[in-house]
Amino acid sequence: MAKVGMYGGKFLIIHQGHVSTMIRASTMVEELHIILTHDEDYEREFYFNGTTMKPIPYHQRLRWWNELTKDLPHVKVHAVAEKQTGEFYDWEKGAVGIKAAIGKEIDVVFSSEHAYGDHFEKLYPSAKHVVLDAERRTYPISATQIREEGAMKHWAIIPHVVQPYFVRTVVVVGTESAGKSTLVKNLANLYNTSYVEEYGRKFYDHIGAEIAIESDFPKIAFEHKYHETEQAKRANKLLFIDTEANVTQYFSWAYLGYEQPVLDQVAALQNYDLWLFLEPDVKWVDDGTRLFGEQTIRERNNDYLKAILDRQNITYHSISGNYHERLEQAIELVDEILEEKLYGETNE
Ligand SMILES: NC(=O)c1ccc[n+]([C@@H]2O[C@H](COP(=O)([O-])OP(=O)(O)OC[C@H]3O[C@@H](n4cnc5c(N)ncnc54)[C@H](O)[C@@H]3O)[C@@H](O)[C@H]2O)c1
Repeated sequence: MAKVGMYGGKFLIIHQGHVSTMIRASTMVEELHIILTHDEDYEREFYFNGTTMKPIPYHQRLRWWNELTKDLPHVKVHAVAEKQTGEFYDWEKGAVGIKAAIGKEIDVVFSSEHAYGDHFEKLYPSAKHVVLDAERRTYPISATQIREEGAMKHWAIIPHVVQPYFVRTVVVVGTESAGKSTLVKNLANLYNTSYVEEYGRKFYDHIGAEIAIESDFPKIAFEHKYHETEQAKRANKLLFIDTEANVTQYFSWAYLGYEQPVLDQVAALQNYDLWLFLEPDVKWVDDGTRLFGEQTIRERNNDYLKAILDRQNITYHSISGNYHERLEQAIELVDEILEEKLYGETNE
């Protein structure tokens, strides 16, 4: 078996074609070095310009390769900076950094392009060029196509560790008994994906307490974030989320009579793709835990929550009417997100 193999690329974005080549190559050498070459200015101009996708930082790509190879200890991942000066890639310059990163003789260079043979013969004269799946039979896709057409259209060939980065998040907010949890579950089932329940409710059910104390609210906000991360891993393009840190802030005010700066700090880290604000114009349902059933109080609370969102410069879509009308309004907005019309592809 050959000793040292190299498999290089920009991996903008990593797709299953790259993963299958990496796995095949990893069975053919004693150690495989994945080289991620990067020049973010060049990539912005020549790879992302004119696409709906935002540039992907190289440390994010490196992290994906780390996750994808975590059970393959003989596969090493390196990032190699390659400052480009013109439109065309300088192979010679690139090879200097690659050889330095690997630090030993390279026996095999893997790619899926016969066309790279001439470069590799010149730059790595003692190495063999092994071309894997040149016809791209396993995954007939290119990263260029994904950048141009968007990740949503090619979801099935986006590796599972990469998918959460592209998941579109839809958060549903509102005061008590505005229909949040029903809408969130309906939307998740309708779009065949995962959702995050309001954690505050579970928190109080779990401890069996009715009295709220100050420290409950940061705990609720933190735990809610954990569930968002976990459910994003299971999401099919979309993740529906019931409440977030501003609603927790509102509940702190409603139950304790004051807000907590830590909840604003959590809220400042949030970056949802779509905010649906449910107006309190459906019947108030007393589920045994709710306190604010009188309509004037519901409206006062509603104004307070909106003021919190305005203060945070959040653009939300107001959803009102009966349950059918609410669902249809939500679907229309979610479809725009899926079609990447509303905000385009936005990432962290
Ligand atoms: N200078 C060097 O010596 C050297 C050597 C190797 C790689 N590189 C870097 O890699 C780049 C060349 O690779 P690229 O631009 O094609 O990178 P890329 O990130 O688009 O692709 C990386 C590799 O995956 C293969 N691939 C793409 N789609 C595939 C699919 N559907 N199925 C199977 N395999 C697939 C590509 O052919 C390539 O071999 C260079 O621009 C450079 O950044 C440099």
